[in-house]
Amino acid sequence: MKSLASPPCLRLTPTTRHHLPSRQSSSACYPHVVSSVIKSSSTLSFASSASGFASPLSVEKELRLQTAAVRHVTGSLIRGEGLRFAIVVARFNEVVTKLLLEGAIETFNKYSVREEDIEVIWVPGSFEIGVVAQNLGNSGKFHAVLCIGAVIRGDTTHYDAVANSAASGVLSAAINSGVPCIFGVLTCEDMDQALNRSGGKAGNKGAETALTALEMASLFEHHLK
Ligand SMILES: Nc1c(NC[C@H](O)[C@H](O)[C@H](O)CO)[nH]c(=O)[nH]c1=O
Ligand SMILES: CC(=O)[C@@H](O)COP(=O)(O)O
Repeated sequence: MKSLASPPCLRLTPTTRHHLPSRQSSSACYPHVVSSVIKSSSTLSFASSASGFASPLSVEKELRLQTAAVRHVTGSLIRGEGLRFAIVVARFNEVVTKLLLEGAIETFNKYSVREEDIEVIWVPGSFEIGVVAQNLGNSGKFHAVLCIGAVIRGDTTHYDAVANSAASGVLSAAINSGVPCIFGVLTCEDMDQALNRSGGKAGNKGAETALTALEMASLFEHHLK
């Protein structure tokens, strides 16, 4: 699974006033809109972690984003309480998917998601994830659906069919249900690569998936309703 690239740098022009409507406090309505005024020209770049993700917290802290009337809205990682998540996990390559699941649940615990707000649904393989994710999205019970699987290349082209179907299945589920469905399916050349990404040298992609789910759930729940 490739890391997301950071967005390109943006250059802000200096501004001394901000123009939000006066009856609207930017921080009250949009907790992520920081109301400090940038007094000198500065270059914005999104802070990246080793994995390539810029966390919403680091972006907020580093950038103090505010130009004239431009609002910047992101989901929050610190408002996890009350958000409900489904996790669809493929049993195929279970040795890997169990570790990804553990990473996801540990991360939810760290970010104050209650255990009773997490439901885990097992499916045979990654190919089956999409239809179940869409069903869960449509149920109205969850703020986001995490999709966890591990597709590992064999001798034939079967790998491509399963990997591509899993990706498009998860995307369709999100678009059709309107609920964020997060892609936590590893697509690896071999078992070594998969283990490195499920708690080994390259971190735990299940944990990263949980953070993405949290941010997207918060974005929808706190800003886009
Ligand atoms: N080879 C992998 C599979 N294959 C199974 C399919 O996902 C599916 O269950 C089957 O074709 C029946 O529809 N699944 C994985 O998750 N990972 C693989 O490496
Ligand atoms: C990705 C897979 O489904 C894999 O198990 C298939 O292996 P093969 O291509 O050797 O049949």
